[in-house]
Amino acid sequence: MSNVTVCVRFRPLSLKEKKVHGDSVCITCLDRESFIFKDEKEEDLPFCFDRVFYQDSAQADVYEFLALPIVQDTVKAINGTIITYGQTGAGKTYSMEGLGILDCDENKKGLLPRVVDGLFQCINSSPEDIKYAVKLSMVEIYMEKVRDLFDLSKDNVQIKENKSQGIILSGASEMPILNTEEALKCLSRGISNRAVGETQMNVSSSRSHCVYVFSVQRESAIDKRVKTGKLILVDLAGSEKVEKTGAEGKVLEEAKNINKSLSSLGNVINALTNGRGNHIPYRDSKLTRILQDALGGNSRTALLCCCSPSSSNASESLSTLRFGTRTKLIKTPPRTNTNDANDGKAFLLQVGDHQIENSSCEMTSDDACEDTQVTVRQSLTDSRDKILTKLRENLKEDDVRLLEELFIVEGIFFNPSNTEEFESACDDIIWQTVSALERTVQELRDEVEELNKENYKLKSELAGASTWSSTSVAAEGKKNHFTWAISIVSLANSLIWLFSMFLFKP
Ligand SMILES: Nc1ncnc2c1ncn2[C@@H]1O[C@H](COP(=O)(O)OP(=O)(O)OP(=O)(O)O)[C@@H](O)[C@H]1O
Repeated sequence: MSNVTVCVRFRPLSLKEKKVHGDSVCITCLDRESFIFKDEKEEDLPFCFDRVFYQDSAQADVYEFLALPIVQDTVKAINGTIITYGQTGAGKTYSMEGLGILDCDENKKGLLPRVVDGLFQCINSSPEDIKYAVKLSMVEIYMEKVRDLFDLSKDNVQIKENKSQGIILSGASEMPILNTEEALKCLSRGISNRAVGETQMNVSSSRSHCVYVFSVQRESAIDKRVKTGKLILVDLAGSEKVEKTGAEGKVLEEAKNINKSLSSLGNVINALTNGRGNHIPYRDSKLTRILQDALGGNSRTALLCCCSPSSSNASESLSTLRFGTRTKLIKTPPRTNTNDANDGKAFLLQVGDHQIENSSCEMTSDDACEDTQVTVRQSLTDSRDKILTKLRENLKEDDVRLLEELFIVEGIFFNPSNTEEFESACDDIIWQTVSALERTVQELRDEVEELNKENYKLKSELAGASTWSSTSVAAEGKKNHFTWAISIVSLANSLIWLFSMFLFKP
């Protein structure tokens, strides 16, 4: 099953569409998941998604189906991402913001104010021994630069990767928010700053991608464990074709930039779904880098493909629907985040447990990363050389060279002269491996925790039991299960330690 929920929303026909093309629409509804789309050549194409919201759909329905489950998970420290995609004027901002953030008619409220409400409702209904802290960041990606919408002087925010938190907007303002009202005021401020920036730069909002990041930190009063769930909402720039808009000069440059980042998004989705397990080009654009966690795992993601129902926009709508269909094929399970406070080095040490400290490993995390990159680079080069040698036995040198170029284009080989690409590939491999190991350990830890609780319960039952002998047989069984699980965790920790020693040996 895909971990990306893909929905389509058709807005009502606009006055302009009605005036020029009458009531002609390109969709025939079949049910709430499927419809027939008539393309420009009048061909009927069937489409099926997780949910289709037709012209008369309510904002509340979109929120409840698409966003609410993600909001509930964010509070449990599972990352979530909600993206609106579509051509300019297709209804992305209407779906995301509604008709305004403050003082909006209840029925017209978009995803953002509902998400804020949902977050605080979940938090307020959580057990009292869990304390929460919510923060909000807002940035805009315009012409491959990330601008802080709470501090316009920060106009080139860097995107970094932290081993425990994943992708982060380094140095971007984080506004602490205590309740729904504060959150809405902050959102409204960020949105009006977007307008100020637009006037300063003579830009229209549909030319930039807007990213909202809610970070929800929860701390248990019992075991003091801290977990953080990150909820990212992205209102993408319009995806229309450059030729159709007749853009020139600066507008053309902007359109090319938008197309570049949206096509990078398409490339990432293609790489994730082509089943070859090759290098995923997250670093090709700021947008794909920010969405790396959302698309490559560690997030529950929902995509809302916004379309015009008008036959006059059939070509743009079809390309939006195809994008949605492709995205549906992504399969990467999300996971719960833990030990938020650890930085990269702490994480590496923790993976290997105390054994790494005992082995007097004094590398900094940067040294470790560099060493790991060298090891991975060497192993990639070795396999590449082996394949090329094998090909040379049977083919002419020219054919081998052509194949090598093809392999580089297809992402099967990495171009050794392109250091950035090579390093990015190494980073991806390391990150994926470490994430997989971390996931396994976490699952085992959870299992041990469960068994611990059961064991404790059984012990109490035993203490109070009058028929001691029959209960003790059951308890003995559980105890064996518990001991067995502890052994597996130790084994997994040892394997991770061995793996770390292999990768990070000085
Ligand atoms: N589901 C809907 N119901 C009623 N009106 C809608 C709906 N969707 C969009 N609209 C209206 O259509 C117009 C265009 O919508 P919107 O601004 O959301 O498009 P957009 O995709 O965000 O465009 P851009 O890429 O330029 O930001 C707006 O006037 C909006 O109010």
